[in-house]
Amino acid sequence: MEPKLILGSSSPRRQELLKQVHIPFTIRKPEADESQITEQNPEKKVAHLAQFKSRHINLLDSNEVILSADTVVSFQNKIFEKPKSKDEAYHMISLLSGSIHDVYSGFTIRTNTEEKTFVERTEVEFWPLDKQDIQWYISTDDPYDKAGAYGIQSIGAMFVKQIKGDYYNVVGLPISRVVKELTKFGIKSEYN
Ligand SMILES: Cc1cn([C@H]2C[C@H](O)[C@@H](COP(=O)(O)OP(=O)(O)OP(=O)(O)O)O2)c(=O)[nH]c1=O
Repeated sequence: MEPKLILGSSSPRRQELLKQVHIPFTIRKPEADESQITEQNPEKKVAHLAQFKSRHINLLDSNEVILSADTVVSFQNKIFEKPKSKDEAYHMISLLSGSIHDVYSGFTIRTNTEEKTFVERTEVEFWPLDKQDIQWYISTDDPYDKAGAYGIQSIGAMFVKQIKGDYYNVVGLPISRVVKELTKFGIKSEYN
């Protein structure tokens, strides 16, 4: 039986990135209480969360390959996940203003015989930002479903001075590395 990719994620960005490289998949969302993972090290946190999401998705067939992921922003030993309020979004963006922070994405690939987890880091530098710019930004919908309260691929692009590392890792999935690793599980782009 041909291996079949199951994306264990409700993130529209992760779905878009797989479509971008023409890898066919179906979606199966994890039912998991992520607050159970209290890890404070960002690298370990995204690895544990990607693993945790993966293990909360049922494998229904022996040819299924599950891909799950997690993304956090890390700045001065603090981890920023999705902001729960306007105040929290304001706070996150003002801390990131004028500085360099890290974005970590972890992803897990799991079958019924194997499980592997990978972590990728990208450095992002923000321009110094005006209070008014931050205030206007948090009044849009952009920050609230994104780690660190910004979207590099959307309005948040205007904050970004430069990045070092994989852009797609910031958007939620280091897609070229994901493709490389999926190939080892027999999952390929439709064009291969
Ligand atoms: C920093 C940053 C994050 N993000 C997103 C990627 C992730 O979707 C999100 C972090 O939340 P996650 O918990 O990693 O993912 P999710 O809840 O959206 O989806 P699921 O758990 O079902 O896979 O932040 C951007 O889209 N752009 C950015 O610039």
